[in-house]
Amino acid sequence: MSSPVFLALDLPRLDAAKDLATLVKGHVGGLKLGLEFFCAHGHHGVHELAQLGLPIFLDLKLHDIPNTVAGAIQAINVLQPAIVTVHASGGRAMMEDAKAAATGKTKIIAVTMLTSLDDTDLARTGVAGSAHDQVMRLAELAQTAGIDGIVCSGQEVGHIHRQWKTGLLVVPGLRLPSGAQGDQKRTVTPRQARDAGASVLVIGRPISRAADPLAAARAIEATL
Ligand SMILES: O=C(O)c1cc(=O)[nH]c(=O)n1[C@@H]1O[C@H](COP(=O)(O)O)[C@@H](O)[C@H]1O
Repeated sequence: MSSPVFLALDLPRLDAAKDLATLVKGHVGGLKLGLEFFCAHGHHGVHELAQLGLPIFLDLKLHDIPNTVAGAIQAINVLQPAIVTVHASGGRAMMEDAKAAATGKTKIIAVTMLTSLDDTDLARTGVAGSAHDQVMRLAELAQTAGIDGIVCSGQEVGHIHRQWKTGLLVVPGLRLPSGAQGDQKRTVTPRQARDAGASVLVIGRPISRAADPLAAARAIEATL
């Protein structure tokens, strides 16, 4: 079975991203290309990384009116990514239209509440209640919209897994106990997320910023 780990390539340089992916490709199951990568390297960059033969997760976190998001999905269909993200807070119609616009095997998943936010941050955006409740509300909305899954933290994934068995449950914000938190607030270890039912584990800096990225990827793999 292939690894549930998708390596987040949040690196500004294409050659550095390719080198890192080539180095650790035997220890991860896919590559996640996000806003930093796509804004810098666009379709060309995706083609380059796709040559390594791993599934591509295009993390664009689209959030706009339904017509615009559907148009963006149509524009990237040619890349045939395995996964594309939209924001669940864009609403049900937006998620429905994103799903309808995707072709082939591309799965559309919705980011619920970013793992860099906690209850206090949520209150500052004007939303009452806990992060947990907000994630549950948005996960239910995503499920109702008929999309393929959601992104949430490892603190909520167990609860969602019990309610949405077939959903693709993507968990970022993963840290080993000894690792730096950085800007992430709702964190768990990769093993905790997997045990709670995560389908995909997104891991970036614990590998990309490690002194020895290959050793870090192997060490994370050994915990799973
Ligand atoms: O959609 C995502 O992948 C995502 C959602 C979220 O809530 N939190 C989050 O960190 N991510 C992404 O997951 C990756 C986490 O990176 P590290 O914190 O370096 O492991 C980054 O590429 C983020 O863009």
